[in-house]
Amino acid sequence: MTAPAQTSTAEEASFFSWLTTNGATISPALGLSSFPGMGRGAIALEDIQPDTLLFALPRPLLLTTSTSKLPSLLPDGAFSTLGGWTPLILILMYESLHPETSLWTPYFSLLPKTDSFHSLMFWEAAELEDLQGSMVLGKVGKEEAEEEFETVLKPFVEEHESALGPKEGYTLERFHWCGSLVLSRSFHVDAKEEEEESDDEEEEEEEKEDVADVAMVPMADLLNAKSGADNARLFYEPLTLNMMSTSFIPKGSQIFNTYADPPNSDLLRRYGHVDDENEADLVEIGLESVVDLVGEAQGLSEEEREERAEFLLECGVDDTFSLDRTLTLPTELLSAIRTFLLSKPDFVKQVNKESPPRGKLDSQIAEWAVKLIQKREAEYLTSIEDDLALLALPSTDVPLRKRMAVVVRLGEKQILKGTREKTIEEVAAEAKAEKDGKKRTREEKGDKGGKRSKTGK
Ligand SMILES: C[S@@+](CC[C@H](N)C(=O)[O-])C[C@H]1O[C@@H](n2cnc3c(N)ncnc32)[C@H](O)[C@@H]1O
Repeated sequence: MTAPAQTSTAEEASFFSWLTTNGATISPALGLSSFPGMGRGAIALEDIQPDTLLFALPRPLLLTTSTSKLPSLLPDGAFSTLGGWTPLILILMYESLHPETSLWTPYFSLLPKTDSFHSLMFWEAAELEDLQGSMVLGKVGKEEAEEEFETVLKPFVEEHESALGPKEGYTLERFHWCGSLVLSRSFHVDAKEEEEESDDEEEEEEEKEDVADVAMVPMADLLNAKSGADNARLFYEPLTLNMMSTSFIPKGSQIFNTYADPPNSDLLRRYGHVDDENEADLVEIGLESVVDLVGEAQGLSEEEREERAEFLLECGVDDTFSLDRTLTLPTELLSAIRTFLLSKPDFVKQVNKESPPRGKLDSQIAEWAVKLIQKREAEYLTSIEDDLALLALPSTDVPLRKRMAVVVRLGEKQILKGTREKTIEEVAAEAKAEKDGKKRTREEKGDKGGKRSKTGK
């Protein structure tokens, strides 16, 4: 491979030259380009066959808590007192504040600035109101991030100013910028694994993830993502990370690395964009809603409701249930509803079995599921029709963030409505089948029931 000439700006050219000087190889068939509404991305300059190496990055080019020299500049043990994502965020803050000495300066020069982020962390309260009803509003984490900044990062920087440089540079704005870069561009790079686990990890994995395994991967994080359009994938080799094409990519097409398929609410929260057609879309119902609606209607005291919810959580049931585009009620939700319908003695029996009741749909459970869905639907401020009308307007008439919020809440409401209607249909069909079955059984037995006895024939 030769040094490519497929860059269009001076910064991109110096970034590519930095990569190759540091041992990376880049296919001449790959270029960078600007894509409307997506920022920068990678483009095929020639037809690319499947299984082609697009670029290979030596591991020392990755920016991680072990490749940055910052931990070694701090007193022994100091860096390891930091927890969660903060160590990597601090590394990014430090490296970006030391452009003269940082190895990654050409990388930082290509990263988007705060004003181009649309992830939920950067939305104003009035903009967030457009997402009313979506449970994503409880996951933005802005207050927690700001508390971490005030109570952990600021004192740490003050204590170690001699190693970190002037504390004035470590602003809340830079903290949010670096935190959002990690959220939207980092990769899970576990040296022990061959397979890619990427920045689109499930929320719960995100919480559990060891920050030592998280890396900023220059070049790989320039690829955009699109549901259903994946044509490249990152492979982990002992010495390099290799981006390979996974299908034929015609000249002029964008190269996408779609790591997993988050629902639109999570795409918006982490990456600041949505997919108009997202097969992985979903809507959540919290266990809290089951507790409040079913528990209360069953006349359970607050302690009893708490006890049943605790029991479910201890059995490994999640505190939220996801409804997806299959429009099928999750069995865990059915099981949770049943738990709150159990009589007190039956609940005790269930506790002794140490497992929740079976999540089987019957007419009683369905009735409660429909009520729960209706309760969730009522939490949105607009109707499906309102949202469809907004999306039908020319895109110039609706601000981008509002439009994305509408796509999120519309997708969620459509799943709720579809699941509600499908549940009602299924239960009606089952009741009819049961009735017909009984009728057939009676007919098979030669019993024509009341009618015959009525006519006396
Ligand atoms: C891994 S980076 C990709 C490179 C990025 N476009 C850039 O200019 O540096 C992920 C970010 O790219 C943008 N992006 C990726 N895929 C997109 C899409 N399908 N639609 C809109 N924006 C997208 C979002 O801003 C997202 O946070």
